[in-house]
Amino acid sequence: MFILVNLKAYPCDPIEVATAARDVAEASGVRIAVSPQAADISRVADTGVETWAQHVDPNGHGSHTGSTLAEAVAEAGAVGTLINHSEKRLKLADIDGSVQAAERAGLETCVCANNPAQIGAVSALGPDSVAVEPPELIGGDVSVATADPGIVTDAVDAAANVDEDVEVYCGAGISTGDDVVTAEELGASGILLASGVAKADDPRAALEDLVSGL
Ligand SMILES: O=C[C@H](O)COP(=O)(O)O
Repeated sequence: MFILVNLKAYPCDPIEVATAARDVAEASGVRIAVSPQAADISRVADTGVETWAQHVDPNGHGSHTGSTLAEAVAEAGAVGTLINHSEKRLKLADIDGSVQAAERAGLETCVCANNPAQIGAVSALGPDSVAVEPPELIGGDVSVATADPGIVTDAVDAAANVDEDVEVYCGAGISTGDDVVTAEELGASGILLASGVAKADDPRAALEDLVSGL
């Protein structure tokens, strides 16, 4: 299982989380990555943890004020990027453009979607992975794997029907090792989570719990 920790814009210490994630990944052998604010990518990557961007725009270099360049986040140390997160929705053409921009920059891609139908659609764009996240469960206390297991299994089927090479992650409300194991049993090969770590009093303990059943 891959555990991708999105720090969103939470007021946590990205270096504290990154250092803990690096240590827990090394001790457990579980792949863990941290996705900080774009401005923090360089110093998070310097900790040695696998580092992802939260978003990249479809455009390349040029007159695009305020854009987040795939090339720039890669240069800063990111090795992957989220695209179309529920809190950073894009038009379909821009999802396609962002996937292509990320691939040109050598970034691994994970495209987020609300439901299995959207998972099928975005899988056709050729990302490395997709993540299904019901918006109503994001930031809550109930794991998607418990509240709506069918959405995970249907997302796995929807992606496989389009491209069997696309990995399927799930997210929303995941915070414990039991949640991770349940998601794995449903067919997910990774977890996308945020508040369970970024808002935890002890992010290191939260990460240790997440990998405890793997
Ligand atoms: O990117 C992470 C997801 O939106 C899940 O967030 P959450 O773990 O706070 O529910």
